[in-house]
Amino acid sequence: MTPLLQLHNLRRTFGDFVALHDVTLSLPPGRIGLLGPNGAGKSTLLKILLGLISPTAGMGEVLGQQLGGDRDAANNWQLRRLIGFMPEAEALVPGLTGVEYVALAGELCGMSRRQSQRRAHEVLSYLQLEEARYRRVEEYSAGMKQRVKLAQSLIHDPPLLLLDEPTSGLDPAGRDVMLKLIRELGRDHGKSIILSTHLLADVQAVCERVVIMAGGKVRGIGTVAELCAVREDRIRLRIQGEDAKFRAALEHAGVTILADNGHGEWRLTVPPGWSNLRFFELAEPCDTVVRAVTRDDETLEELFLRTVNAN
Ligand SMILES: Nc1ncnc2c1ncn2[C@@H]1O[C@H](COP(=O)(O)OP(=O)(O)OP(=O)(O)O)[C@@H](O)[C@H]1O
Repeated sequence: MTPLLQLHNLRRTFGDFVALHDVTLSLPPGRIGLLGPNGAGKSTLLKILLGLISPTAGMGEVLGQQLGGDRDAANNWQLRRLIGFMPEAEALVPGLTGVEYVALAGELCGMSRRQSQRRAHEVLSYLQLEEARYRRVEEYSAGMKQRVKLAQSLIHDPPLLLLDEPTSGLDPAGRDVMLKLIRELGRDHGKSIILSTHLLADVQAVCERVVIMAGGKVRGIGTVAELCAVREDRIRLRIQGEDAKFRAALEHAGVTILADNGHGEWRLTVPPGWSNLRFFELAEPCDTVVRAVTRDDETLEELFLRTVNAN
């Protein structure tokens, strides 16, 4: 299978400022979250993937197509045929109806007028804008504006979508609709998706993999589940009965109690080589009953903060 993305020591500077520090990564097709705080380098990376700016050094490919060179070079036109881009900025053309706006995007990609018109009706219906397609885009609600921007990115049926903060400015209901549409585009229509955002919940709702960036560097990469489960020393314990003696026994055995909700639920860190049977052995003489022992996976949010604050 052709990898979705392969980057090798990709660097981008603006004057003396290094916006991307020798980024090396390889990703298979799928739904990928590109997560990072403001200034992490996400937009710079997206612009390089779209062939709008070139890397200062290093090499890369998107779906087998080489990155780099002048923005009008043949490889960069080819890249933009493979990619649908939904920018964060409003980027609408006032005065055009939804269908005119989306069809225009098709013509700009080199589709014939007839073909782009037909396809514009198709994608607008798919994105629940059938009723609104003859209304002018400036009259659309925030949710409709985001969906018409998504529609224009789909007009040429590209295998890869780059979505820059697609839920920006949406209320909770609008956000849910957008995230569901994106998830379906990936799962049911085989699109690969790179979702650039600072919202962890959006990544968790849509993506299979996540790349965490901060300060122009990749700080973490893996499946959402893998990255959230790296802390195998973290345990959640549910207990009943006497707890002071049990707490002392655990601490004596090298366990650290991180949180206690006051209702018999504790979050712990255990020492290396720990066996969960020890909980039961230590509980018995303390008149404590251990009701449940589960692994306490890190949330994406905890992982993100730990990764971004490292170094
Ligand atoms: N054209 C430019 N000239 C100078 N500096 C730039 C330019 N483009 C980006 N930068 C700098 O590069 C760094 C990374 O910016 P980038 O826009 O890629 O970050 P980001 O992760 O997309 O952040 P945000 O979520 O705020 O959009 C920032 O410090 C930014 O100021």
